[in-house]
Amino acid sequence: MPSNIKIPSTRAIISAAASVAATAMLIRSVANDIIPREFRQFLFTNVHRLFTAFTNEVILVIDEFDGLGQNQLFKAAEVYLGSILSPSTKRFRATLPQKEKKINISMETDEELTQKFNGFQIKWRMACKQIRPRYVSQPGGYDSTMLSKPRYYELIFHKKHKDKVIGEYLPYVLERSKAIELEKKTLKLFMLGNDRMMGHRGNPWQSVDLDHPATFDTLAMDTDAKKMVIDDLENFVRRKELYRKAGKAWKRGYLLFGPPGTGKSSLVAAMANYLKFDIYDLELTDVRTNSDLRRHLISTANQSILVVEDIDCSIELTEKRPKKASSASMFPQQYGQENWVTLSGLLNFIDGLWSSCGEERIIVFTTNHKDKLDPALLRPGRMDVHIHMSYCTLCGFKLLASNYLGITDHPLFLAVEQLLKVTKVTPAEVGEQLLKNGEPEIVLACLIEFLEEKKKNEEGGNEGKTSVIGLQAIKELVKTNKRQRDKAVDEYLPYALKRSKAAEFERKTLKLCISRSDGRRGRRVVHGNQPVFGTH
Ligand SMILES: Nc1ncnc2c1ncn2[C@@H]1O[C@H](COP(=O)(O)OP(=O)(O)OP(=O)(O)O)[C@@H](O)[C@H]1O
Ligand SMILES: [Mg+2]
Repeated sequence: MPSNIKIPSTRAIISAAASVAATAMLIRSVANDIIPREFRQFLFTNVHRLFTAFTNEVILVIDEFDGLGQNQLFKAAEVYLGSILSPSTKRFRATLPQKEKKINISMETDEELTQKFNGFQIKWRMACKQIRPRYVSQPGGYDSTMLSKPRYYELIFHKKHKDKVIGEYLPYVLERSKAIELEKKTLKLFMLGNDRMMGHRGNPWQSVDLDHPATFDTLAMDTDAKKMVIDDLENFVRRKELYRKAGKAWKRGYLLFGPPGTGKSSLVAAMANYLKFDIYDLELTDVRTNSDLRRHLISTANQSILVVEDIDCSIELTEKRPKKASSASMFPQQYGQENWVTLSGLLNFIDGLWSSCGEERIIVFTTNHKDKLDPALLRPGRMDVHIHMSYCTLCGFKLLASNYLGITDHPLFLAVEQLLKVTKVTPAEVGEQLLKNGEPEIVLACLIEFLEEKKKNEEGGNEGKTSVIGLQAIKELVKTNKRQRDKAVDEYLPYALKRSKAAEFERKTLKLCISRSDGRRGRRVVHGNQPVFGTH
């Protein structure tokens, strides 16, 4: 480098930059004072136009408000962009709307986000419109209520992609935002409030957040039946046009029947969680007259599930209520017999007016006794799908074991399987057993004991405990060192199970002895003839 060229020092560069900035600010403030605002706006717009004339970029502006109402596209963009903010985004906006649980994240003013869509690039920029406060003759001078700044998004892309952005990209944003909103939706469980509380805008329904953990993944039921229900629900929500074309109201009825504790209510919750539909739990004994019932049903919302639990107990299944009911205070004389809620009255209304004044309605009736139901309910076309919730099967047990114990296989499953074939046990009972504390071996052993007890009670016999695999034995097994235990579980248990079955048949005591050794300490510990399997 020639020695006569002098490199300016960092200090000199900083001081030069500072003086340029100060001069620029001075010019700007002088220009602001001298040049009228309208002229400045005119200058800015024209200079901007001059620059944009040389670029191929176009800008689509999406305002926050469309007249007085909110612009749906702005809302959709806000939701969508909140889900794809890139790590380079420096400022976010976070809000937690009232009654919601999830925090909303969105883009902050002056932030930018670039995205690729179908091979072309799109840039989003969030900006605020500057609105001058209105001058009013009051202390302070300016009306602060005018200071709110409407926001808008700028969508910047190459002009050759204009049609694609409008025809493909924006519909995609709308669709995605809908899905995201649905995902975030807090489900509600509505119940009829009592009369005194009906004042709230005349709506008889009161709601609480529905936070039921049941999903199709946690529900123990026959795999084919579960798949059928899921497919049916998906078909239903997808077929709006078909229903319209066929002249049918867009509703679907499910009748869930089975013994208590087999998962009927859990299935309703799983359906609601799957579709993100609110639940209206209609307790028919709370409804006095048909006109009340109509009023209540009409005030339910679309995309909801109307549930009537234990339909055989909550309503008279015949046209007329028995004399006993007419004297009950719930049905005073002034209502007249024709006004009482009857099953056919309910069905007629559900089939008729109510379902045609709403969309995407699901109606679920549950019962423990399908045989007691009025034929009117079972008539084809009334309840579209009948689902039998049965006692626990091996498939159901495996799902529960996987959910509760985190295991998908175990030698003790064999014993459970054998007992499930000959015992009527509900998934609720199995779940209760699996909730017990302890190693899987112990929990499964408890379950086996429970099933054996149940089987014996069903058979009517009660003499002596003849456990296939004793709880005590399994506990001892778990206490042994890990290597020994694994060996016992993998090798001896299947063998012992087979043997114990034969032994039970012969009513012969079977014993298996395990000698324990602790290799690491080099000491051999021998337990004298420890009873592991057999009758006790
Ligand atoms: N099929 C199942 N899968 C998983 N868990 C179940 C199942 N059935 C019952 N349970 C468990 O048992 C509890 C009670 O079940 P649920 O209330 O759904 O039974 P139900 O059939 O509606 O009974 P009821 O006829 O008495 O109303 C649930 O909270 C759940 O934990
Ligand atoms: Mg129930």
